[in-house]
Formats: sequence, C-alpha cells, structure tokens
Amino acid sequence: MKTPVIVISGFLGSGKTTLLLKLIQEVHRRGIKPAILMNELGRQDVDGHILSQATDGLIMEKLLDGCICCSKKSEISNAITTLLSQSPDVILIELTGVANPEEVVDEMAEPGLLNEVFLQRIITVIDAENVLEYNSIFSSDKQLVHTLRRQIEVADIVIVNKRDLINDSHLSKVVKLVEKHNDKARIFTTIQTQVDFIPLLDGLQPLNLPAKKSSPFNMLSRHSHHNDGHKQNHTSFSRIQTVYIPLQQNMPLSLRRIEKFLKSWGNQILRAKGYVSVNSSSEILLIQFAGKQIQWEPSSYKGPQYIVIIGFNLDSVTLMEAWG
Ligand SMILES: Nc1nc2c(ncn2[C@@H]2O[C@H](COP(=O)(O)OP(=O)(O)OP(=O)(O)O)[C@@H](O)[C@H]2O)c(=O)[nH]1
Repeated sequence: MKTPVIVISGFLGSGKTTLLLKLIQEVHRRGIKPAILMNELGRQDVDGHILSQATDGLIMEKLLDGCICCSKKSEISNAITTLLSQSPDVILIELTGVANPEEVVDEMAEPGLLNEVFLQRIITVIDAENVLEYNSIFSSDKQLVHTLRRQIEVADIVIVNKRDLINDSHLSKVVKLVEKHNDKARIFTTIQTQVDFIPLLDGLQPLNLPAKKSSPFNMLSRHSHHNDGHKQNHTSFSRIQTVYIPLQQNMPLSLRRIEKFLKSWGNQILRAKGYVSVNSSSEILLIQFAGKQIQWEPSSYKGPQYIVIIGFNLDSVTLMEAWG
C-alpha cells in the first residue's frame, strides 16, 4: 500500500506552519500517524522547532538552507525514505514559500519512491492581505511570479488566510484572483487557518483499518484513480496525477511515437520521464520531458522499462487507453 502525501504550499508567511500544526493535531485525534517533511530556506530551523515544541515524538525530517525546488531536490527522496521507515499513515510536506509544488510531485515519481508514495492533495495557503500585490512587487522576477501562480493553479484546496486583516471588498478580489487561476479547487476563507478539516484530510485513514466510505467532499474535487498498471488500491484526490506506464521489453517503440504522444496532450502533461529502449536498440535511454522539451540521455539503467507521466487535470484511464 502506498503512503499518501499531502503537500502544503504558499508564499512566505502565508500561514503554512500554522496550518500544519492544526493538521498534526487533527490527524493525531483521528488515530492517524503523520510524518513531517519540513523545508526551510534559512539555516535556522524555526518552524521545526515550533512543531517539536507543540507535539511530542513527532516523526520529522528537515531540509534546511535551501529550497526543495532547486538545491534540495535530490534530498527529498532520501528524506521521504527515512520517514517511510517509521511506517506513517500520511506524510505532510511543508514547502518553502518560493517552491513550486510540482517539483515535489516530480521527485515522487522517481523510481525509488514511485511505488512507495502517492500525492493525496496539494493545499495552498494564501496571505489574503498581500497576495494582490505580488504581481507588482515581484514584477522583475518572472520566475517567482510564475511559481506563485503555479502554487494557486495546481492546488486542490486553497486557503485564503488572514481574513482578519482585510475587508469584504478586498476578500472578493482575492477570491476572484484564485478563481481566475483555478476554477476547480475548493476555496476556504480563514483566520489563523481555522478550517473544516474534513475535505483536507479526506481519504486518510489509520493503517490496518478497513477502507472508509468516501465523504461527500470527494465529489467536489476531481476524482482520479492512480493507475500503476497493476493495482488500484488507493485514491488520490489531487488534480495532479502520476501515471505509470510499464513498457514491454519486446515491443519495439520509436522515438517519434513517444514524442508525438507526449506532445499531443498539450499543457495537460507537465512532465514525463522514464527508461526506454527505442528503435529496437538494446541500449536503454533516459527520457526527460519538461517544459515542452524532450531530451534523451544515455543511461546505465537495467530494470524494467517504463514511462511515468505527471499530468494536470488528466484522466489517467483515457491516457492509458490512448497509449494503447
Ligand atoms: N493576522 C493574522 N496573522 C496570521 C494568520 N495566520 C497566521 N498568521 C501569522 O502569520 C505569521 C506567519 O505564519 P506561519 O504559519 O509561520 O507562515 P508560513 O507560511 O509557515 O511562513 P514561512 O515558513 O515563513 O513561509 C505568524 O506570525 C502567524 O501567527 C491570520 O489569519 N491572521
């Protein structure tokens, strides 16, 4: 059984740690065992300290002094593997304010983690007081503006926090902004991230308990089954899906066919990677598809061949059928 992962994203100071603390308390109350992965930009482990103080015996890994989205990316997999050794029921990841949640999902599709974890959902916390100004404040930093937009676009749940600091008309502008970038996510308006936990934790259960009936909230976010080609033993509620396509060794594939297939899905395919031998060669190549660019690199990989596709609003069944 794969372990669900909930990613908490949102710009600096929006309320991510405040929310994480509440989530930890709530999952404990439900008998669900969490493990935490914290990522902080600075060397100082402020948030980790806050969490340890608030909760005894917390299973936690910290990636300090760098963002998961760049320098720390390769360390995610080690940190998650360490957390998994404690058999948690859920992994909660708090990203730095400047991280794009897609990067973590990307890392979760690496061979070492692919069969161990799956993305349950992405929750993005927004600082309602400041979010409207980000575009102008950061106009010189296109990458940052893009990241902040992606944090909203890929979220399954958006928490518009710090309601106490804004008036009604400001709030309606913030909600409009969120809806403009994401018309599928559930939006909650909160003070101190005080929110209804049911949709946030929907689908989680303590290990060894029979699957519970779905809550009505399931209907509100796009419901997708992970299809790893073998088993469908869990449900992701995220709009980002990871689809594993096993490739038969003896079925000749052409480079052109793969490239055409990946490009035919337009923006719905965010990322693809895998190990494939093409054009009847015995050599296995690493395929990397990101930002509409496809790269083929030599590799020393010897395992079963596959392609992993990370999609956005993608129906994994349709994708598998289209692959044939
Ligand atoms: N006024 C107000 N302050 C809030 C609210 N929610 C959180 N805060 C405060 O905002 C500050 C930042 O909150 P955090 O939860 O640490 O935010 P964060 O997103 O984890 O911050 P980084 O780790 O720096 O990215 C803290 O001082 C919180 O107490 C809110 O709804 N209203």
